[in-house]
Parts: sequence; structure tokens; C-alpha cells
Amino acid sequence: MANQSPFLEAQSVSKIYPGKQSAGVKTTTLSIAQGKITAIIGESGSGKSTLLKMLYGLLSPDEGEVKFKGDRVWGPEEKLIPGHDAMRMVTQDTDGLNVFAKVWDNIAVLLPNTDVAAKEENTQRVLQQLNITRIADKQVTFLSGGEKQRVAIARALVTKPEVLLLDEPFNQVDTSFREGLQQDIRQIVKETGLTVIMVSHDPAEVLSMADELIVLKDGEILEAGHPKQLYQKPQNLYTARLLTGCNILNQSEAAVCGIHSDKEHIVIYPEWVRPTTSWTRKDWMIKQVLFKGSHEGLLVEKNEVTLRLLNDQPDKYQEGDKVHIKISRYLEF
Ligand SMILES: Nc1ncnc2c1ncn2[C@@H]1O[C@H](COP(=O)(O)OP(=O)(O)OP(=O)(O)O)[C@@H](O)[C@H]1O
Repeated sequence: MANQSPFLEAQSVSKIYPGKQSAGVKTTTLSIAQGKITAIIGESGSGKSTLLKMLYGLLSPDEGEVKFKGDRVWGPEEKLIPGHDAMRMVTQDTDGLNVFAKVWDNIAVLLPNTDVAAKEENTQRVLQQLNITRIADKQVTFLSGGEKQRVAIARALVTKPEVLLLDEPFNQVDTSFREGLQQDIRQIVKETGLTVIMVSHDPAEVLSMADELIVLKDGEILEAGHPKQLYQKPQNLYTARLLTGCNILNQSEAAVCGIHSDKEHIVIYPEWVRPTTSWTRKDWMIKQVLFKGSHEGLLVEKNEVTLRLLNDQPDKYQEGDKVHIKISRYLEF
């Protein structure tokens, strides 16, 4: 009979650190989908790492349980080597690498010597998956930060875990390396059915990588869903703030933009505002033009209200120009 248990779930787990009545994670229930990338986002101190550690078995919940395929995940007090055997965690810290050894040895050392052919094959496999075959014979000390991070992930994957937990692993890696690594991890998930749970501060990263987003605030899940859904229709101002560099206006500021609302906060994403060419109405002044490569960011001002907007026609506007703007959408909270 097929196993009907959810893949990985937290059932009403809470973890309050001693002396910190409001910190940690409060009674939280969640289910992680197999073969998908789930990202946990939230402001600093919202409980992301605490939740991740409880899912992995590095921390025991004060209340509730974590279950992997129906079985309770044991806490650190109950296991010789803390952490569930079917899971591996990678953080931004690559200290676990032996810098004096070659990349190959750093990875292969984790496999038993009983089956030399399997050891060789599995090491080759993760080197290829992480695109580091060409540096297999390099000593780790000579690698860049991004390469070290790839080796750390290869080490995590060589024993074929079912779940990979990533706690801000790309923080120390520069943007160009970061994007390549994100794409490779997505590809591995697609090809192998690996389940990834990641914690990240970077909105661009979670929006492009995750299949499911969980938003944490003060140790509780505020909302969850597909990145597109949460980006387009966040139920909370907090989520919009985390995912976008949005304009947040009060009622009187919104009125300057022609929006009349009885809600406290009116949110306008930069891409929902466009400068338009109107001969008669040029009521906004361009304060700043920010070159962003493929497009420009513009800061426009009217009656002491400043809005950030996107302009996909670079070089069209100069600072000091007067324009009219068109707002296609806004959110109210
Ligand atoms: N070992 C600990 N002892 C006491 N308090 C802790 C401990 N670890 C975390 N906390 C507190 O619990 C809360 C949640 O921490 P956690 O690290 O889970 O948040 P986070 O969302 O991952 O934060 P960040 O994004 O800054 O890493 C914070 O208030 C933190 O200070």
C-alpha cells in the first residue's frame, strides 16, 4: 500500500528560547512538498533558522512534533549525530571543508570504501551536477568563495539525501556566481526529485527559485503560497515589503497620486507606475535617474511625495524633467 503520510511536516511545533518569551517559533504547522523548493522568508529574528533546525532535527521543539514520512524526527538529545539521516544542511559557512585536500577528496571522503566503483561514480555525479568537474584536482584553499560553496553543496548531495536544507548559503557569493548556482540547484531538483528547503533574505532569489514560499513573522506563519501569487496579491503589507522594493504611502500621500482610499497603507510597486507623455499635464518632477542596465529606475516627486518607478525607455528622461505618471495598480492594507 502506498504511504499516505505527508512527506515532511511540522505539527504545532514551538520553540521559545530561555528568557526570550516572544522569540523563536510559536505553534506552527506546515507541510513540505516532496520534490519542490520551499523558501522560508521573514525579517531578521522571525524564526527562520529555528524552524529549519527543527525540521532537520538539530533542535527539539518545546511542543509539537516534526515528522518525516510519518516518523518522528529525533532531536539532538536522541541521536549520536544530530540531524535526520535522509537530510543534509548547508549554511554560508564553508568551514567544514578540508582546505588542504583536493575537491575530489573532500567529497569522496564521505562515501564508504567498501564499494570503490560506487564511490567513484557518485563523486563524479555530484561534481557534474554542481559543474565543478574541472576543479576536482584543485586544493580547496585555492578556490573562490563561490567554488567553495559549490563543493559544500556537492558534499551534502553525495550521499543522496532526500532533503537539502539551505540556510542562506549564497550570502557570501557574488551575484554572477549566485545566479548560476541557483539555476544548477533548480536543475538538480528537476532531474533528481530532491526536496529543497531554503532560508533566504534575497527577494530575487526566492522569487526565481522557490515553488512555495512561507512567510514568517515573529515566529508565526503569516501567509504561504506560490511566489507569483504572493508577489501579485500579498495579503499583508509585511509580505509586500519583503518581496518588493515597493512605494508605501499614507492616505494623504496617495491622494497626491489620485488614489482615494480609507486604508492605512497604499502600496504601489515601481512597475505599476509609468511616466507618460502628456502635453497638458506635467505635474511630477524627475528627481533622480538610476541606471539599472536593461531599464532605469526613476524617482519622481510631486507635493513632497516621492515615488519610485520603472522606465524601460532609457535615456528618455533627465533629472529635472517634468512628466505625468500613470498608475495601473495599487494595493491597500
Ligand atoms: N540559541 C539561541 N538562544 C537564544 N535565543 C535565540 C537562539 N537562537 C535564536 N534565538 C532568538 O530567536 C529568534 C529567532 O531566531 P532565528 O535565528 O530563528 O531567526 P531568523 O529569522 O533566522 O533570523 P536571521 O535572519 O537574523 O538569521 C531571535 O529573536 C533570536 O535572537
